[in-house]
Amino acid sequence: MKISSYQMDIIPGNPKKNREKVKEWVDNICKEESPDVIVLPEMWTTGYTLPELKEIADRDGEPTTRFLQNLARENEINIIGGSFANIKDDEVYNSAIAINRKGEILYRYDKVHLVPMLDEHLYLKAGTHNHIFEIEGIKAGLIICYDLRFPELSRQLAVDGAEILFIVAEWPEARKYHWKHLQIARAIENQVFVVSTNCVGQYNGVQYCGNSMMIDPLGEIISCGNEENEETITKELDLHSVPVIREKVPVFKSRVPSVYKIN
Ligand SMILES: O=C(O)CCC(=O)C(=O)O
Repeated sequence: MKISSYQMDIIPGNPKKNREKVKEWVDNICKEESPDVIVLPEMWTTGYTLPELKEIADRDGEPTTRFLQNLARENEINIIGGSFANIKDDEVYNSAIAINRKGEILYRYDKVHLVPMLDEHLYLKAGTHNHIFEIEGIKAGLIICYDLRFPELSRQLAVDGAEILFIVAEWPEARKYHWKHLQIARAIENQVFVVSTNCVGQYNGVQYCGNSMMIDPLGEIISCGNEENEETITKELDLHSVPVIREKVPVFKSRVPSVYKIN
């Protein structure tokens, strides 16, 4: 599976310009690299302009969903569409989406863990569900940024069969060490490929740290983006290695859930 990740410098508060930017990137990358899957970062239509979201967010997923569906169909490409601010029943959610080559929606997810350090709970409503989906016949999970800190969420996806974990983010420079090492931990403990897409640039005094990564199920970094600039990371992943690795070190067979007391 050839995957291209867009480590984007998001234009704050300007969904139209960001959609134009993404269209240009997708059209070019599809011509140059013909990936099977492309991945966008968290909140890529608006950036983290939390106080403005009620005015500029999508409504019931539109127009961003249709925009991504058209891009998927035109380029015959699967899209992990990052996430975008999305108003449903007058509440703003941080909504992620996955779309196949025919433009069909494979999965929708609203970020479950809101970030106290950003007062997200004042602006956003949390989602309540997360589950696996299939992309090109591969079982996958999709989480958003702060979700990475909760091993239970990724573990549940792996126990349910995920072999690849997509992480879309706007992770700050201030906690870059956590960003890199938690991803490696999630890959090793769950024996999954991790594909993450972070943004770069800064907004409102927060510097984002790039370092979008592709990591194999042994925790080896296959590819890592730079820290400051827009970049496309493209790699071919051999997903057949997952069952082989899980057979050699049979973590899932060795689990003893009856001993674990956390809910
Ligand atoms: O957990 C962190 O340190 C960063 C999380 C974050 O910025 C986010 O979820 O948007």
